[in-house]
Amino acid sequence: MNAYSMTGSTMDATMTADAALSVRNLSFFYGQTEALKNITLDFPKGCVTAMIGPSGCGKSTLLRVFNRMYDLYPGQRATGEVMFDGVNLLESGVDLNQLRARIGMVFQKPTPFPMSIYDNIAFGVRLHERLSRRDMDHRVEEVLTRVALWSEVRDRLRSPASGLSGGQQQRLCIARSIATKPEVLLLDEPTSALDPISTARIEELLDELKDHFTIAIVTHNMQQAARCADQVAFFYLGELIEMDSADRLFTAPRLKQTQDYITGRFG
Ligand SMILES: Nc1ncnc2c1ncn2[C@@H]1O[C@H](COP(=O)(O)OP(=O)(O)OP(=O)(O)O)[C@@H](O)[C@H]1O
Repeated sequence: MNAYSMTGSTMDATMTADAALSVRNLSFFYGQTEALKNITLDFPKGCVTAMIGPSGCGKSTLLRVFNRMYDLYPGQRATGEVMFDGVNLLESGVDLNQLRARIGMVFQKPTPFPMSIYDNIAFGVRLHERLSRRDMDHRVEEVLTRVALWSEVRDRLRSPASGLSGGQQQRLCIARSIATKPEVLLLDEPTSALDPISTARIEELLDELKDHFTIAIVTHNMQQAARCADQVAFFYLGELIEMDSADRLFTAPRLKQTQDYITGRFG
């Protein structure tokens, strides 16, 4: 299905057939500052791709490009191509509401809406689908079950989400993102504000979610990238330095810069 209203885009001949997102020659500018420099990489369907690199290298910027978050800020612009379902999502005709339903985002700090647990899930769904009360109840139960939160909250669905622990709030935010049935899930350091037990639960969750979604995760935690990711992209100063399977990148990186970063010699 192509849910976009689009003008004049074509499929890139070099795009990998099974890529959910295919980035070609992407550059990104905050005013005069070039935060991403000519990035080309694919995010294969059903895989977890981790973005690693020192602070300020452009990891979060890349995620923000994928759901056109930068559109809200004058002076920020992207050039190049990000192909998604046959469409360059950087083009001006893209329906941003549709795009953000199809490419969900979870932030570093849990950001539940100031409403009940139930409504945190239902809110986004109502923007895109007309569901009966019964179907909405099912959707809420389905996604809360999928993030392993249902048994903890089933008796307090009408209570404010702010009453949940940080780890529960983050699982709720993931549930909220997947409730609109996106194809791609973007996670920006989703466990950096969480304790080790909540972190482990989210990592287990990623493993289960990747059967259903394509996942792009930014993390500063090398162990997390090694544990969760199928492929890892190392960025430095806005450039994609090296990308490989998680196994190879962490055990036999090709470049010295990557080696230095993963062994903690800089960054
Ligand atoms: N709103 C902004 N205005 C101007 N420059 C910005 C803005 N946001 C980010 N930058 C710059 O863009 C570059 C990339 O930032 P980005 O946040 O993408 O890096 P990052 O790798 O995600 O860093 P971190 O790991 O610290 O979150 C940095 O040089 C940063 O200072």
